[in-house]
Amino acid sequence: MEDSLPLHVCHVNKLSIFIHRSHTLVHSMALAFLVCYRASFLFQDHKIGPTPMLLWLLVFASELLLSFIWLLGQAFRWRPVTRTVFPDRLPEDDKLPAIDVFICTTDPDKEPTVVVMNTVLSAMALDYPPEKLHVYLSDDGGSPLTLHGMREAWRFAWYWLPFCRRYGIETRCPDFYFSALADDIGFGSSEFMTERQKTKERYEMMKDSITEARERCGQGHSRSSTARDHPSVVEVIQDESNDTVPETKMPLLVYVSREKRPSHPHHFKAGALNVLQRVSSMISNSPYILVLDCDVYCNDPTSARKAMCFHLDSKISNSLAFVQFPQRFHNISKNDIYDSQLRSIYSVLWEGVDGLKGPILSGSGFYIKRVSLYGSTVDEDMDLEELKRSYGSSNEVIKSVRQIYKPNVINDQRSLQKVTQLLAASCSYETDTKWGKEVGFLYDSVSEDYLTGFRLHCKGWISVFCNPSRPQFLGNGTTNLNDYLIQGTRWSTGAIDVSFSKFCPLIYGPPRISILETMCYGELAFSPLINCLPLWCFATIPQLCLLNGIPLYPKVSNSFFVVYVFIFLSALSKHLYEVLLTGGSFQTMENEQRAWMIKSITCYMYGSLDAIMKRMGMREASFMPTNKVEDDEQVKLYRVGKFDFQTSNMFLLPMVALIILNMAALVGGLLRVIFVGDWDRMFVQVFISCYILYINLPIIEGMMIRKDKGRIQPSVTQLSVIICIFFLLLGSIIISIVR
Ligand SMILES: O=c1ccn([C@@H]2O[C@H](COP(=O)(O)OP(=O)(O)O[C@H]3O[C@H](CO)[C@@H](O)[C@H](O)[C@H]3O)[C@@H](O)[C@H]2O)c(=O)[nH]1
Ligand SMILES: [Mn+2]
Repeated sequence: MEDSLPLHVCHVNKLSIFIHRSHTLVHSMALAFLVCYRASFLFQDHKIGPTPMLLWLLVFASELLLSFIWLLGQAFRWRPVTRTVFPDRLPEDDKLPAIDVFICTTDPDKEPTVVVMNTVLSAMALDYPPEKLHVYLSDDGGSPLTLHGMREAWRFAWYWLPFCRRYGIETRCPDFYFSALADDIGFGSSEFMTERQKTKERYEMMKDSITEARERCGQGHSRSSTARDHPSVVEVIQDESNDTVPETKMPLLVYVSREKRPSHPHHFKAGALNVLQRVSSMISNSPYILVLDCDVYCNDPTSARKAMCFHLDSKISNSLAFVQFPQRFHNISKNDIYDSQLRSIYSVLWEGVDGLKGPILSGSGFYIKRVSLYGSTVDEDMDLEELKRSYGSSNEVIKSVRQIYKPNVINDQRSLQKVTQLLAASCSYETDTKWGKEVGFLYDSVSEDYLTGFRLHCKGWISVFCNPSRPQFLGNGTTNLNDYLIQGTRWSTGAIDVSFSKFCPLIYGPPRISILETMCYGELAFSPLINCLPLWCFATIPQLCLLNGIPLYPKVSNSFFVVYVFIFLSALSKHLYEVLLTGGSFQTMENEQRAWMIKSITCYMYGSLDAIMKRMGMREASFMPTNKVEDDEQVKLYRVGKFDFQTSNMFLLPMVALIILNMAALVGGLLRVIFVGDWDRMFVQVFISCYILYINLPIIEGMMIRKDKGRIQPSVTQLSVIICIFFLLLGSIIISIVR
């Protein structure tokens, strides 16, 4: 009777639904009171001149914007679900569908070859029939180092894969297994111990060979011109020198470096994934694809089978596009100061959308159905010319699209290389086709994942979120402020790219997806811009007004004061509730509030500006890959929970200047209140500065107390003081003239 048992079950969490919805209701009533208070104020006769009135309106607009984005975010809390899978109930191995694994790398300096090869090895060692597993690595750097690494990895896999299978090793990323951090080192028989030792030595040999090659080539590869200008190379990795048959069958391993020319836009990761899609369609053409970033290794070999529990469920498989696993990171410290783990996204939001149409595509760690990327339905007797207009001129590509799922193995290496290199991986193949517009991963945003997932959902596809307690994939989180802010800026650019395109979720969404799904996509798309404007206002206007004796909020004795207190406490306690429920602490909440403030002031602003300038044709699209090399000193600072302020002034100046402004406002404001005695009118403004300073104590510490390398340089502080004085003088002069 095993056939009738479900492969997975979905639990709807009634209690948390009740708590979320009640909170949404109560909190929105409080917000409605706030709007009433502000609106009624407009119709009364007040003696605040035109400029203070303008400032007052800005504060009101900020309150409205934040309320709006909060409201959109409530859709994520509407119907959270969790899922359990039963891989034991899957059909026999010979009935499982084939899988292609796509791994992307681009820069051997920022993405060390050893790290990339560990990802490759962990994917090859997935617990799946090896003849149904094909691993493709895209190397956008076109680096001989990476190709050399692939050959070394292949040689090591001969020993690594049988070792993992025979002893049931769970951690199949060799580096983590041998670093003794893994929990399944095992202390078995002496035979096991000798095998382990031998395998470890072979792993060290692989590493040494890669390091030596690196030393021979020297640093600076990514800056060399070949990274941006090179022909295509497609190579099925084989070991000619070795004519013994390996103990277990090995998955296919293919190295792909697409052609890149400065004259052709290459569309970053999305472009690389589309090339892989075409090349793989000529070789294995598997119905399912697992996409991984080069640093995201498979931490659990059973993820493929878990994903198949959904893809092979006939009740949903027809409409299911992808199974998304959360992005988790192996280098997160207990006190994660930058919120690098993205707790809210992967522990709260994605479970929330999973109860609607499914999670948003998250770049890495998802099993996607190949046909969902075709853009539209294709059948065998479609017009050839029409197909060529969509998929390009290659007959081989068209054949694979038509013969959905049928592997298309071109047996002889030479003709394979010719076809793939000349066509599928060439930089001009996509010209005048629908690649990147309708077909494959889409190019209109640097957050290709978000945009591609959105289009899939709009076309009626669904997705599911699979979040088992053991992380299935582990990547490298950003553990220093500089990388964190650069990444945050790119994500903001990507989000704003979409909001200002014809795919703006709030407009493109409603006829195609439900209002709740629209709200989720809208929240993500607009949150950079909508958080940035109010947070800049709240960090400057109440402070300027406090110093000039202009009240912006109700008096403590006014009954509307209670509304403000309520909104503040209600927002904080809801945040705390979500943090505690997902394993965080009080400190986690403070870290997230600080991260939110810092990002709104910097990343969100620069990202929005970048996207707007791109739209106006003043800038070109760019994708700065995140650094994956760990710097010992920076890691040390992160581990002890200290900010590392070694980043550009572009990021530091706004942060530091606003902190100084708030310090000035607090001191000046307190003195005023003491001498003038109007604490009743000014209380809220004094409190705002207090709160900002309290949350951002680490910045104050970096400015005034720390002496180490990661502190804020005095020159930055001095420059910020000047900016701040200038702002206060200018503001006060304008206020006093117009008053
Ligand atoms: O021109 C490029 C640029 C990047 N990449 C690869 O893309 C992946 C992601 O880049 P990374 O620098 O790690 O960016 P992150 O910000 O860490 O990545 C997140 O955000 C990206 C979108 O901004 C998504 O594509 C990723 O999947 C998601 O993990 C890496 O494997 C890169 O090698 C390329 O292949 N070609
Ligand atoms: Mn990454």
